[in-house]
Amino acid sequence: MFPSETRVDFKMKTIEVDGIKVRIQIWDTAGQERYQTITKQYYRRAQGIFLVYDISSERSYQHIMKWVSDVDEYAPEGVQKILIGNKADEEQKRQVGREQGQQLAKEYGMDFYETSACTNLNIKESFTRLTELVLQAHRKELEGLRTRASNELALTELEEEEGKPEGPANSSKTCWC
Ligand SMILES: Nc1nc2c(ncn2[C@@H]2O[C@H](COP(=O)(O)OP(=O)(O)OP(=O)(O)O)[C@@H](O)[C@H]2O)c(=O)[nH]1
Repeated sequence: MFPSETRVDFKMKTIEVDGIKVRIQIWDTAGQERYQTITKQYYRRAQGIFLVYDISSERSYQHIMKWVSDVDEYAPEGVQKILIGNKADEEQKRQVGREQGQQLAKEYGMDFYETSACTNLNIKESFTRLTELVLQAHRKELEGLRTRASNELALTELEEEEGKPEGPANSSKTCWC
């Protein structure tokens, strides 16, 4: 539970990705400028981030660039990002074309979905995709660590081996028989 003035909502959800049950923590930070000092602190522990604009608001779309720069500044380096154009059910009020969303996502190297919280359009898909990306990144990081650890182990063994007195020749010197 958070006091209302923190302007951050928190939920837990379990979703299945590649046959694996993954429990995810969802933090919904306030968009307004005046809460930014607080909400930026939540970026630090994020593994995946949705950057969300409203397809019926050109202004919210223009704001995405600022969000991206904040994420680059405050979120961990390997954080996974997806661009979302929400309120896709509001077609008659649309101010941002789907191609504009696609173009922006391409520029930033992100996946892109148009969603609707009202009709559930692409909600599950986008959460599943972001979870997949986070898991992939996590696996890569683990593989990297494993490779580094085994390289270091091999190096230590080699150094120990090189430091040892020579086998048969040496043993003949110390042989008492
Ligand atoms: N038509 C439609 N309305 C939506 C959709 N998603 C949210 N809304 C409405 O948009 C308004 C704002 O929704 P919020 O979830 O408070 O948006 P927010 O970006 O979290 O707002 P802040 O926390 O103030 O930054 C509410 O009235 C919602 O009912 C959607 O997909 N379609």
